[in-house]
Parts: sequence; C-alpha cells; structure tokens
Amino acid sequence: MHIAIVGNIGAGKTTLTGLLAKNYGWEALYEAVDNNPYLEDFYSDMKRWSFNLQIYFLNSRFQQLVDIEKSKRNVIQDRTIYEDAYIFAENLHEMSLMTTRDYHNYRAIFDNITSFIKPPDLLIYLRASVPTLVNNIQRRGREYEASIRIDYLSKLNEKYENWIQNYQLGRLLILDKDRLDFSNNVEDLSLVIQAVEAEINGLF
Ligand SMILES: Nc1ncnc2c1ncn2[C@@H]1O[C@H](COP(=O)(O)OP(=O)(O)O)[C@@H](O)[C@H]1O
Ligand SMILES: Nc1ncnc2c1ncn2[C@H]1C[C@H](O)[C@@H](COP(=O)(O)O)O1
Repeated sequence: MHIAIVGNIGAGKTTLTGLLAKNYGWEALYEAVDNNPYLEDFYSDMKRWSFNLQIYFLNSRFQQLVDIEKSKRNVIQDRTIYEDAYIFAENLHEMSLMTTRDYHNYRAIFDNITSFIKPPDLLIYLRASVPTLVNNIQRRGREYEASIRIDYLSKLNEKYENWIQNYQLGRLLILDKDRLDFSNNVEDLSLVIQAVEAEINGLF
C-alpha cells in the first residue's frame, strides 16, 4: 500500500508522515531537503535556479516511486511528484521565475515520467492557512526559508486547492491543519488515525 501526504510548505507533512509511520510500522519516505544541492541557492535567486531545482526534485521523486514499486512494505511518502509539476513548477512559470522554454522542457519530461507511474492508493491533503504556514516555517527555522514571501505561499495554496478539487487518481482524505493539532494533542492525533483507518478500510 502506498499512502502520500501532500500540502504546502510548513503544513506539517513531515511531522504527520513520522507519526503515521510510527503508529503503523510503515516505511517513511521523506523529501530530499537537507542533502539538496540547489534548495538554498534557489531561495536566494529563484529565477536562476528554478529549472535546476525542479529537475533535481523530479528525479528524486521518480527514484522514490521506483523504490516504492520494488518495495514489499507499506510506504508513506512525504510529498508527491504531482506537486512538483502542478503546484511548484507551474507557479514558478506563472510568476515569471521560470522561462516558457524551460517550463515546456520540464513538463515534457514530467509527462513522459508520469505515463510510467502509479498514483498512491490514498492521498492525504493537509490543508493549512497562510498564517499557520508562516508560523510553522518560522518555528522550523531553516535559514534559507526566511526569504519565503506571503504571496508565494498564497499562490501555492490557491494551486493546491484547485488541484485537490479536481483530483481523481485515487482515494483522497482532506485534513484541516488549522483545526487539528496532531503533534501536540493526543485526541487530535487519534481523530486523524481514525480518519486514515476509515480510508484504508475502504481500500480493501
Ligand atoms: N500540529 C502541529 N502543531 C505544532 N507545530 C507543528 C505541527 N505540525 C508541524 N508543526 C511544526 O511546524 C514545522 C513544520 O512542520 P513540517 O512537518 O516540517 O511541515 P512540512 O513537512 O509540511 O513542511 C515544524 O517545526 C513542526 O514541528
Ligand atoms: N518542486 C519544488 N519546487 C520548489 N520548492 C520545493 C519543491 N519541492 C519542495 N520544495 C521546497 C519547499 C521547502 O522549502 C522544502 C521542503 O518542503 P516542505 O514542504 O517544507 O517539506 O523544499
């Protein structure tokens, strides 16, 4: 079984991935962040590094899907390949931070890759308002993320809402992060686990 957690920067995906992996004994697959050779440069000059970063994330996400396909274990994945293209790359192009020829080049690679991959059995969308995202990004304190602008997060949030409304590749569970404090409140965590369990039971 392949479960994926999706959501904007700072929504709490990594935290929830860890909690669910621990609770169910699933294998957790995290994003390539700390060892990412482009992320810090990207935040200091998005226009210069947007294409390089997207290619790096695309390849690392594809590698994860290859590993998931080979794995015999249940897997929980922190962010999907779809978000790279439908949320981040598209937004960078719209904000004129990626040229049209680079974007088309990127999308052609993405479209080829996605013709070979299977979507997750269950997608969990962590919805969070911009103030919650800002608060969590500040609390996490990665230096290079201090430059993230409110309008960047707002545009990403709009894209997430639009994508999720039209998502039809498999089962979908939406969790409202503004109302569920699953990392500090055991009752909220148990509500989340109940909701996930109901979805998993629906898969069989
Ligand atoms: N429910 C929560 N309550 C309080 N803080 C949280 C909660 N979920 C996440 N955080 C904090 O917010 C920050 C970002 O969370 P993280 O899981 O890294 O988000 P993401 O992976 O979506 O970017 C971290 O510092 C984390 O400890
Ligand atoms: N495809 C991406 N384009 C730009 N930035 C991205 C992409 N995927 C992840 N990121 C950034 C956003 C954060 O700064 C880090 C980690 O993501 P997070 O949502 O905090 O887990 O990478």
